[in-house]
Amino acid sequence: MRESSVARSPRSRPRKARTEPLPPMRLGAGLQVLAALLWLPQAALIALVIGDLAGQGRAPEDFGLNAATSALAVAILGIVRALLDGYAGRLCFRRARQILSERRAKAAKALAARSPLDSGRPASGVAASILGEQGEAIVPYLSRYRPARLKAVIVPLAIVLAVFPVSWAAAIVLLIAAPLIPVFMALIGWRAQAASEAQLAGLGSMNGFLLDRLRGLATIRAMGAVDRTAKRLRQEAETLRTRTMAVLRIAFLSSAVLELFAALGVAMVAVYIGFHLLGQLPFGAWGGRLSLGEGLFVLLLAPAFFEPLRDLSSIWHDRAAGEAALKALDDLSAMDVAVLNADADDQRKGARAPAPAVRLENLAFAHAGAEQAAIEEFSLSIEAGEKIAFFGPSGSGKSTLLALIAGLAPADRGCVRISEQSLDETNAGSLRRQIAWIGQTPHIFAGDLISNVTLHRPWIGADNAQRALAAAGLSHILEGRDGHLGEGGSGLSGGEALRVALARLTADPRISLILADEPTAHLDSQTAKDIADHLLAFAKGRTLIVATHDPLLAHRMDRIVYLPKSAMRAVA
Ligand SMILES: Nc1ncnc2c1ncn2[C@@H]1O[C@H](COP(=O)(O)OP(=O)(O)OP(=O)(O)O)[C@@H](O)[C@H]1O
Repeated sequence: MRESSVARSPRSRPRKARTEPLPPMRLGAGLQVLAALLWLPQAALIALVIGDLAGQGRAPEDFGLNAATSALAVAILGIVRALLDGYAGRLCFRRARQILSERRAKAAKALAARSPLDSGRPASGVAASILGEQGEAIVPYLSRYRPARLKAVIVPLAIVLAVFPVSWAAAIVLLIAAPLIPVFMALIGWRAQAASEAQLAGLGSMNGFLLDRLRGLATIRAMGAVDRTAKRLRQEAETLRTRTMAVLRIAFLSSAVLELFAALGVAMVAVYIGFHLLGQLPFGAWGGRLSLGEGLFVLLLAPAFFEPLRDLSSIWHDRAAGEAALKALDDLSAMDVAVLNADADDQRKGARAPAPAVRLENLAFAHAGAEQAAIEEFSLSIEAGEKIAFFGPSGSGKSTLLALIAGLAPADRGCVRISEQSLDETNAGSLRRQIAWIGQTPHIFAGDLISNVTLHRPWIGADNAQRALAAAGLSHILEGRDGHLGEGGSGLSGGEALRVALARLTADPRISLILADEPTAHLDSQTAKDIADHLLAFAKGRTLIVATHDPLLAHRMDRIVYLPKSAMRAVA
């Protein structure tokens, strides 16, 4: 299964992953709450000192403090608060990045393990967009929104409890103003989430569209469809712009509405305290009158009461984007049809195993969602070292059979035996090390020709790759163009791309079973013959199974197994 390996750029160096365990996010959120609560003693001390200076209320001396020690305590509390807040913010951010990395790794692993037969696999552009920029939305959601939510629950409650013994009227004003904020946040939040999901879907679809069209640029030019494609791209970009503006509009609207309610709440408390101190509103202080210090204490706490709610509202749209991104990553991690034993480590050098015998016993397989089985009760015995052709019309199940032999999907019934070992979830990975796959359109990565052959398999050196390229008749490309290839093999003919795929096989000493899916389709007769010659030369001493429509290629094999279009029955 060499072709599916991704060629890394020779210059790219893997970054060292942070693996040390971090304290849980809850600790960071808890420390942020604690930092916010430190404002309570700070406000009390400030109110006490100012009240004392004005000669009203209790003096700091009543609590064993003087003005200087009170000021010092306020400063120390402020420093501790800033340090705690900074440390907790950093902790939450690092933990959020770690969670994002874990989710990304899980989604990437699930994507890599998804069977090529799974037609539900997301388009590469969509998957890249979710793993890349969309995934980033998780970081502000986890590191800012969640701690802010905890703060918005605990801090206002603590402040009301502190204000209540001083003035029940001020506490009631706060309690009346506070619920308006969550109610509006919920109303706006539902709309924001829908808008954010629509925007993420739009972004993914535009990425998919762009990637697809870039891949088919040559065809688009050849068909004279450049203008139409550009128009369609403009439309997609315009739709995305509208959706992005909708998300931003909601975000700004929510902030403005919530600022308004917070400002009204603070103003109401300030008006009450002011008039109370002037003797106009003499109620609300448990039968007495508030001193200047007590009034100041309540006034200092009023903005702090609304602050966590305002913080929460300003990052409210992070919730929508973050939850949509979490869902998108989770969907990416879901797997319908998986490659058998996909986790197995493939990075080991190994000697070539003897050519294996392959036995298919009562194999049955239906593609997900298909009404008819692609393969039904199919049995076949292939001798070690035999060269065999699956020959039949399009849709008769040739490629599906090859995929089942390679363990790219589990059979519904029956079994595949390679060298008498039944292919299953425990051994498919190690058996696949001796299997090579060659298809009709091998993927060529942008980069140099040598890395396109080695595919960064550590056991294949540059010398091996050079020899394999020479054997495949590609030395002239290696020398002529500096060995550099464009994305998707641009600059190579179809026959040359197949030769690169052949070089990938021949450079790997471990291969003893070759599965070739239509290797000569779309080639002219001379190139098809050359490719068949190379394939057969390499297949000496190995087992070769070819799926083909090409009668010339089929007749060069030791045996032809004809697969009729209708569901297959036992053969051979
Ligand atoms: N990923 C898939 N999801 C659903 N159905 C599929 C999928 N791949 C193939 N099929 C269906 O399974 C049947 C067998 O397909 P398969 O590709 O194995 O045939 P084939 O003989 O290799 O055809 P061709 O020669 O055209 O490549 C066809 O009816 C096809 O439509």
